[in-house]
Amino acid sequence: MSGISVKDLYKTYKGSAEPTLKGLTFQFGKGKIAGLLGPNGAGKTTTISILCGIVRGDSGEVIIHDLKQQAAHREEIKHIIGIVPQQIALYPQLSAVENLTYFGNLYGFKGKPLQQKIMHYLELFGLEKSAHKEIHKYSGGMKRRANIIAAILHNPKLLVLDEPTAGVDVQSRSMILQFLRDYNSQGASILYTSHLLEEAQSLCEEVVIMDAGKMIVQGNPQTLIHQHPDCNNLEDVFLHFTGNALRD
Ligand SMILES: Nc1ncnc2c1ncn2[C@@H]1O[C@H](COP(=O)(O)OP(=O)(O)OP(=O)(O)O)[C@@H](O)[C@H]1O
Repeated sequence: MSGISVKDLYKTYKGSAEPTLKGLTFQFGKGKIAGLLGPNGAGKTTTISILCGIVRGDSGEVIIHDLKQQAAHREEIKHIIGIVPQQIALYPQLSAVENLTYFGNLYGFKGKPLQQKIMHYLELFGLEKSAHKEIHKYSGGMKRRANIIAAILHNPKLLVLDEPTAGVDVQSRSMILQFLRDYNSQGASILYTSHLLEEAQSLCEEVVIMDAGKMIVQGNPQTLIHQHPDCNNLEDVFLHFTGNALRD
C-alpha cells in the first residue's frame, strides 16, 4: 500500500515566470524511511509543503496513507503527519516545556498525560536539564531536537522532516538519526530531505532524486549504485543524474 503518492504535480508561485514543480511524480511505500533529494531550488520544500497541506499545488494528485490531500481530508491528514520544518518553529521566548505544552494542546492533549509525554521525549532527546530554559538560549542542535519533539507529540504515522540534520554537530546528528530509525521500527513512515548524501545512503530504503521540479530517478540507494558501474556511492549517482552545473 502506498504511503505517499504524488502524481503529475504542478506548482507555479504567484509572480514567478517559471513553474517550481513540473509534473512531479513518485511513490513511497508505507513504513519506509524515504529521502527526497535534489540540488538547491529543485522543489523539495515546495513538495513537502504541498504533501502536508501547507501550500496548494496547481494541479496533480497527492495521496497520503490512502487519503487524497484535499479539503475534506485535511483534518485527518493533519493527525497522520508530523512536520519538522527547516526553520525552527518554536517560540524563542518560551521554554521547551511551554512550547511543547502549547503544541500538545493544539492536538487535544492536556494535563498529566501530556506533561509525562513531554518529559519522556525531553529525556529521550537529552534535553531534560534544559526543560525550563527559554528556546532562544538553546544551541542550534538543541533547537533542532526540540523542534522534532513538537512534531511527534501526537504520534504521527508519517513523519516529514525538511533537512533535520543541517548545521548540527555530530552528536546531535547521530542522536536524531538513531531516533528516526527507532521511530520507523515502531511502524511509522519517514520522509526526509537532506543535502548530506552519505547520510541519506545509510538511512534511506528508498530515495527520489528530483531536479528542476521533476523526478529524475527513484530507487533503493544500493540498487541505484549497482545499476551505474561508474558510481561508487549515492553522491556519484546524484551527480550522474543532476550534473555539475551550479544552481542559482
Ligand atoms: N513562497 C515562494 N514564492 C516564490 N517562489 C518560491 C517560494 N518558495 C520557493 N520558491 C521558489 O521555488 C523554487 C524551489 O524552491 P524550494 O525551496 O522548494 O527548493 P528546495 O529544493 O527545497 O531548495 P533548497 O535545497 O535550497 O532548500 C526556488 O526557485 C524558489 O525560489
